[in-house]
Amino acid sequence: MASPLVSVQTAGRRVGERWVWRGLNLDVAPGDRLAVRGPSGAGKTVLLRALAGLDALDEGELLSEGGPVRSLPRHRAEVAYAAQRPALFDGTVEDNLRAPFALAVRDGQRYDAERARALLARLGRPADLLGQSVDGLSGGEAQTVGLMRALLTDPTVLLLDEPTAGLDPERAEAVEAVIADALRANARRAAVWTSHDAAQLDRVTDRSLDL
Ligand SMILES: Nc1ncnc2c1ncn2[C@@H]1O[C@H](COP(=O)(O)OP(=O)(O)OP(=O)(O)O)[C@@H](O)[C@H]1O
Repeated sequence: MASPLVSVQTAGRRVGERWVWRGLNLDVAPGDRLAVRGPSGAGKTVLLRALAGLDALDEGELLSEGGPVRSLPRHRAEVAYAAQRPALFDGTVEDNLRAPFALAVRDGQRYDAERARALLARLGRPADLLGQSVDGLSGGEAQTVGLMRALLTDPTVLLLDEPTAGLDPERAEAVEAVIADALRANARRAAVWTSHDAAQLDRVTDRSLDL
């Protein structure tokens, strides 16, 4: 069997004295479509951030391709976290989309402006958004930029934190379609979703982890 792309073993994350979750085992396999379900505060975001290597586990191990993570920058380049409220740095939208390609781990990958424009259009946003400062973005626009930033880097694992929350139905449908395309483009690519829309999770995933 192929190695899981990313795993946690006997993993725990603590906030202060309280364990958010503990003793957690999860393998994300090539081609996986996984829903992470649980009530608000169950630790879904905390888990996605841990899988992306953005926050360290307090207990247990994060694995990449079945082995220890040797390089966090490399791991993060393969396992992309698309946040509901992404951290964007001062500058334009395009500056933010371009930034990941400046990292040494992405040597050989180039920012594709045409692809960014096409993606933006598919997501129902005007082309001039690229030149706008991130300062004035609405929550939904910022979320779109975060998703685009993740998709344009062609990660192996897409961690999608409520990717359509707060979007109108038309844009939400466009987001689902764009993600479906990204998964079709690479059979190994896996997606891990959180959503408060149970019908959406039923539609786009085929197995669940309950927190
Ligand atoms: N940086 C932090 N500082 C303090 N507490 C935190 C931090 N990050 C997460 N928590 C706490 O950890 C718990 C899990 O949070 P998390 O955001 O992962 O939940 P969630 O399942 O994604 O919830 P929701 O469905 O509301 O988005 C919550 O009790 C939250 O308050």
